[in-house]
Amino acid sequence: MAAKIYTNKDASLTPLKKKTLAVIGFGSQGHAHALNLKDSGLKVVIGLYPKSKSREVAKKLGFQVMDTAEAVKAADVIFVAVPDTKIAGVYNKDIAANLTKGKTLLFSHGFAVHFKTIEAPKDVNVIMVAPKGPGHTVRSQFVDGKGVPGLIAVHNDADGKAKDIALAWARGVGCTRAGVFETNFREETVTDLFGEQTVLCGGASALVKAGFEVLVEAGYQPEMAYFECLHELKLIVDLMNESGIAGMRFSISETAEWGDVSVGPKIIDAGVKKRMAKQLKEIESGKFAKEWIAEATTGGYKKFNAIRKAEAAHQIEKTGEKLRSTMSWIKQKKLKKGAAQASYISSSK
Ligand SMILES: NC(=O)C1=CN([C@@H]2O[C@H](COP(=O)(O)OP(=O)(O)OC[C@H]3O[C@@H](n4cnc5c(N)ncnc54)[C@H](OP(=O)(O)O)[C@@H]3O)[C@@H](O)[C@H]2O)C=CC1
Ligand SMILES: CC(=O)[C@](C)(O)C(=O)O
Repeated sequence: MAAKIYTNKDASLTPLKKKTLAVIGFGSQGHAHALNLKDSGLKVVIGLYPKSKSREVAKKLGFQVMDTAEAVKAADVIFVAVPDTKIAGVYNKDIAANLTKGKTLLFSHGFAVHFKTIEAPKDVNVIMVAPKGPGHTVRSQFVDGKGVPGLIAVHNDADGKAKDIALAWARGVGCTRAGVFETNFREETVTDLFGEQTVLCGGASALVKAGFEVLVEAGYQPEMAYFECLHELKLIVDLMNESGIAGMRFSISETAEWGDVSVGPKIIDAGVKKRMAKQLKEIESGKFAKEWIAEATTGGYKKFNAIRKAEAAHQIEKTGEKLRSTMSWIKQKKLKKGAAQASYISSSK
């Protein structure tokens, strides 16, 4: 049976109207939810650790900022918008002791609950509102009067109101303007990790870089390779987003369509699908989560930061930066080194 799509007509803000909503963390998702909820007329406070760079950014945007534990104490609904591998530490230090009966704990990804890095008490609601898009897009779509589609899930319904609170939050951040599906923490966690690793971020960036390298190594100009392999990918994916693969094929040339259907399956062949299925098993078994938590805790991000450094030095980045700053097509959003995530959106206004 097709899943029900919840929209604004199914979601009232009433469950949140007289509540205090704490957003712990003010990064990609945190700043977007906080600003959207505030613009929806709801009372939002921000919880951050004392030395956070985001305190000033949040204050400048009109929020009351508290230490994390104080924000949890003051709130009825607590959104844990900190990095997944840090959730357990923040929960044990600042949240658990203040998570009294009747409160609601909210996540926008199921990682910590599904892989049991935290276990919330049975007398609090545990829910998820997961926009299916990056935080900065959750904000920009909301400002444009639109919304990013999202997912809701209820892990624990202590007071019988968990789903109404989730739908109210989904409305407050704009997701029900687009549409919201109900899922569960396992399904959201596994499919989100799979998608971001093998198709979206991981798969797409590997494919783009490979195409760019093949053209540049064959002697073609890097600018040509950038236009062909990265810039135009957005335009093609936009068509798929708007009208499916068939719609994209309707719009491209016959020559491109023949290349698509006759060559594409040789590039992304059965071997790719086999490796995707293997990765899905590693996510489901918890192997990926275990390795990622180790890298982010005992590993001290050493391997991760070395890869980040090499990736930032890739020729495609310099080529792209140059083209984006000269082309009027893509609004150049400067990523300020070391700035808080949320300042990225405020600086790009
Ligand atoms: N990025 C995205 O678009 C998406 C993220 N999610 C989920 O949203 C959640 C948050 O991720 P994301 O927004 O990317 O995170 P970011 O890394 O963008 O931001 C993390 C925020 O948490 C703050 N923080 C770190 N430690 C603490 C602490 N001890 N107490 C309070 N705040 C702290 C950081 O502070 P500081 O600013 O000082 O660094 C920062 O503001 C995760 O569960 C993620 O999986 C879900 C969907 C999409
Ligand atoms: C934007 C999103 O939902 C991702 C890619 O899964 C994430 O940033 O975690």
